[in-house]
Amino acid sequence: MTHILTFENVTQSFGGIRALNEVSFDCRAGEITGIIGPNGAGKTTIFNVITGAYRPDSGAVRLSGENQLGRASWRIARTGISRTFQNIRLFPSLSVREHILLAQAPKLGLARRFLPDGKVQARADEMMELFGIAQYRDRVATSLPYGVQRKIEMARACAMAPKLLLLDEPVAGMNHDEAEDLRQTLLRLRMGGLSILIIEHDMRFMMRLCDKIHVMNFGTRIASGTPAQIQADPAVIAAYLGEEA
Ligand SMILES: Nc1ncnc2c1ncn2[C@@H]1O[C@H](COP(=O)(O)OP(=O)(O)OP(=O)(O)O)[C@@H](O)[C@H]1O
Repeated sequence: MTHILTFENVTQSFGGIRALNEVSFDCRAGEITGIIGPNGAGKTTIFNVITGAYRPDSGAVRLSGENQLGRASWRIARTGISRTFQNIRLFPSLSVREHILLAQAPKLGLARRFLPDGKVQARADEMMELFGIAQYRDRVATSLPYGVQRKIEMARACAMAPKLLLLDEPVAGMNHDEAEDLRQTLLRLRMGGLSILIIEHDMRFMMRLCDKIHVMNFGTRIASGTPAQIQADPAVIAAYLGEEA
């Protein structure tokens, strides 16, 4: 199976802190890959390196084999990576539908030539249906409940038709039913061929969603495997119990 993303020996320092210490892992195309680990382990830093927000000290980040390091964030986004953030980032006065239409704006130059406006609208409708937010389409996004706002962010990220979707703690603030709905939606996206890389603290959710999980602790990858392998790994158990492996 081909790798959509390869993260190779990446080191990222902030002054004296090594947020990532020669971290390597990969994501297979068409799979859901998870990243877990205690607070401060380096998970969000990985997303910031992938999206070009941080420039690491060393290493490489390949998307479909091509090194993205040193490229501007907007260029990396155009190669097919979109993300959501830990803290919700929505515009205060835009409706749900406007958020999702706006997400497609970078492609509209091309769209005018061979993607009719109807297609842009149709994609927005499709994403709102998929994430179960169509009934809120004309409401101001920031006026809606927290769980709905999270879904708007994900629908917006998917509207860009990415090759790889990065989700940073999407379940935070969701109740059990909302989380289960989201899990089903992500599995549907996977069936449609989308590759997903997800950071999440909710272990039950991750164990029932991911094909493969990488475990971080203190800036180092300490384990990788299927959910069953990870759950049985002594180094992972020790990291979560706060003991020495
Ligand atoms: N821009 C930055 N400047 C300084 N230090 C940073 C910066 N970004 C991250 N760090 C540090 O790098 C380390 C890893 O942070 P990171 O946010 O990647 O952890 P995390 O695993 O995502 O944690 P959490 O689960 O709490 O979100 C932490 O010590 C953090 O303080």
